[in-house]
Amino acid sequence: MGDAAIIDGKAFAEDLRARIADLAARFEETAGRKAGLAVVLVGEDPASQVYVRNKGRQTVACGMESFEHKLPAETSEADLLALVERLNSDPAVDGILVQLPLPAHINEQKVIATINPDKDVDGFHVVNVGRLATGLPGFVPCTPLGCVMLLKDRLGSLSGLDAVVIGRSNIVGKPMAQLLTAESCTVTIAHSRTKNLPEVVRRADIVVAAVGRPEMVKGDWIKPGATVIDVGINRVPSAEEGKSKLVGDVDFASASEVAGAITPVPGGVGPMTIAVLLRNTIVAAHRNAGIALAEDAI
Ligand SMILES: NC(=O)C1=CN([C@@H]2O[C@H](COP(=O)(O)OP(=O)(O)OC[C@H]3O[C@@H](n4cnc5c(N)ncnc54)[C@H](OP(=O)(O)O)[C@@H]3O)[C@@H](O)[C@H]2O)C=CC1
Ligand SMILES: Nc1nc(=O)c2c([nH]1)NC[C@@H]1CN(c3ccc(C(=O)N[C@@H](CCC(=O)O)C(=O)O)cc3)C=[N+]21
Repeated sequence: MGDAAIIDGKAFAEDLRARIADLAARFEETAGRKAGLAVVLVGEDPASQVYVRNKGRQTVACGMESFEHKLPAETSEADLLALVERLNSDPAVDGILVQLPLPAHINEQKVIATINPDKDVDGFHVVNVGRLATGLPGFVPCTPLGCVMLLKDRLGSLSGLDAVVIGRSNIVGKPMAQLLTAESCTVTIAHSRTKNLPEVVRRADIVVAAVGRPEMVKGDWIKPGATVIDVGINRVPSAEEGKSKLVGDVDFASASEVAGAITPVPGGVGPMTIAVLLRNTIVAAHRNAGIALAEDAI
């Protein structure tokens, strides 16, 4: 068959960015300044450098200001915390993102805890985690929010659907499960200790794979017609000598034979993550400047 609909995250993200650009232009008129996003990168990891460059470019393309801080890998924790404090009190900075993972000598939790929760556009601060868990307004992690946007666009209401989230990390799996619960799905969280994972996944109307294992989820794990969201970004050697390619956590070839709809890698969840980051930033700018923004504006 091979007839699953391909969920075009890249196109959806482009559309979202156009709406963000409108809001950003209106914000600038009202506030007399641009909305601003600060991105902090510690170290020279090439993949992280690509993401940070893409984020900066798209921030500017949406009419917002981008402040990039690239620090050497040997930067001390104290120096990084001092930079975060400086960004917290800088009125031109509405959102702060510290690219993870950080070098091993830096305590990530301590860094995240230092970010002002009202500038925490990643939604990683415990205050925002608590707000999400409690159903209060706050910042929601970009990747899971992007996944829910794609799901609602595809399925309309998610109410009553069986969802299986594979992965329980703080940045993807856990917030994903929270959001799906808030959408009234019946949610199962699977992880490395889950027994009979293929059987568990086969019950799902919605499968979200956030594992970090290339092409682990096979087509015969998927209930026919299910919607499959592949969060995985794995760089693997390609057939061409000396080259590499990106694959997801789902075996796209076999899963797209069975699923009703599926996100590709690349071009699925990844572009949504960056678009939602910009969305969170323009929301932060309005809140920080005391300018009203309708709940459903974006
Ligand atoms: N598209 C995007 O924008 C983004 C993509 N990613 C990608 O998403 C993937 C997941 O990221 P992240 O959540 O940070 O990863 P983590 O490594 O933090 O978490 C992986 C999760 O998968 C579980 N797991 C590992 N092996 C298995 C297995 N064999 N069977 C079932 N569960 C397993 C782990 O279980 P346990 O807890 O038991 O160890 C853990 O909960 C990665 O490929 C990452 O690159 C991440 C962020 C953004
Ligand atoms: N504080 C913090 N916040 C993050 O949101 C964060 C982070 N740290 N650390 C790393 C992960 C990973 N991540 C991605 C963002 C975009 C793509 C993306 O745009 N991917 C493209 C492909 C890009 C390529 O070709 O390499 C796609 O899937 O089409 C992927 C992954 C955000 N992360």
